[in-house]
Amino acid sequence: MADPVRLAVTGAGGRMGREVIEAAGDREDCEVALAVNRSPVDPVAGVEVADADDLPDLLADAGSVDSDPAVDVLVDFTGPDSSVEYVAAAAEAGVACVVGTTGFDDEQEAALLDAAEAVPVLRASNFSRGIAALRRAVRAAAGALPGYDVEVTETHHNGKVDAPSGTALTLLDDVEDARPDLNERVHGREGDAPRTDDEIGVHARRAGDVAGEHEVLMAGDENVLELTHRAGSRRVFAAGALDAAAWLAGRDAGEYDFTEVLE
Ligand SMILES: NC(=O)C1=CN([C@@H]2O[C@H](COP(=O)(O)OP(=O)(O)OC[C@H]3O[C@@H](n4cnc5c(N)ncnc54)[C@H](OP(=O)(O)O)[C@@H]3O)[C@@H](O)[C@H]2O)C=CC1
Ligand SMILES: O=C(O)C1=N[C@H](C(=O)O)C[C@H](O)C1
Repeated sequence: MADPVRLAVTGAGGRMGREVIEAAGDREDCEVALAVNRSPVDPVAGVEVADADDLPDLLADAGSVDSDPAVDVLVDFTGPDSSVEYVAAAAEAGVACVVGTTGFDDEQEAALLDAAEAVPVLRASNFSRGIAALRRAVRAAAGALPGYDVEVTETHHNGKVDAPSGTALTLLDDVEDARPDLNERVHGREGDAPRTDDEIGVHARRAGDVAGEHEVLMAGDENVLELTHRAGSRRVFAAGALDAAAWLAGRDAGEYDFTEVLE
């Protein structure tokens, strides 16, 4: 068995950061060498959590092969601003990055691309294998159903910040690839709002502790197709992110996609 991939987990006190640290503890192909959080938190699954402000210094030390603990891959589930900052620090230290954070604007996306010139960066709006399968199904179905109306609906827990979800945006891109005529995204409807032929409706629901649900509805005359994915818990995302980290370690600088991990 190869040595475990050594991880730096950012947002260690967040919902996903905690899940990643707990999941890593159950695996042999990776281990958490460093965990940081913006606000102070107690150890997570036995792992001490450092101040995120110290990340650049900690990575600068950890990126060196001689140092202890050394870090191979940073795993980030935080927010767009912090994610860009942390990935830049990782790029500076020569540490690969797995990024699950969503909600980036164009400038932030460009900053992540810059980092990928220095180190391998793998991003995914959703690390579940089910969503990877849903994406393939959506592209095939949208291409096979010309003229059908398409609506995308996502449901998440009441703590989610960004809307629509990163996964919904990815699914919208998939629909548009297969149906370039659907190029007008309409977010919810109110008042007099009849559909036009180029619309894709987008709906974001926030309620309770739903881990993540995505539905793509395609409707023609007397004919409706609904493709739905439901995440039962965040464990599925953590497992996918750790698969990605194990796959990414040691690769050349550049941008990578979760679908490559699954091939
Ligand atoms: N790709 C995927 O498969 C998945 C992606 N996600 C994405 O991951 C991200 C995090 O989700 P989740 O764990 O639920 O969120 P939480 O709110 O539970 O946790 C967010 C974490 O990020 C930190 N953070 C947020 N903003 C900043 C900031 N500006 N500076 C420093 N630290 C910050 C928080 O620190 P503090 O404790 O100090 O507030 C906290 O540790 C979201 O973008 C979400 O969409 C979520 C699930 C799956
Ligand atoms: O914030 C979440 O929880 C999730 N975010 C991701 C997204 O924005 O698509 C993935 C997943 O649905 C959970």
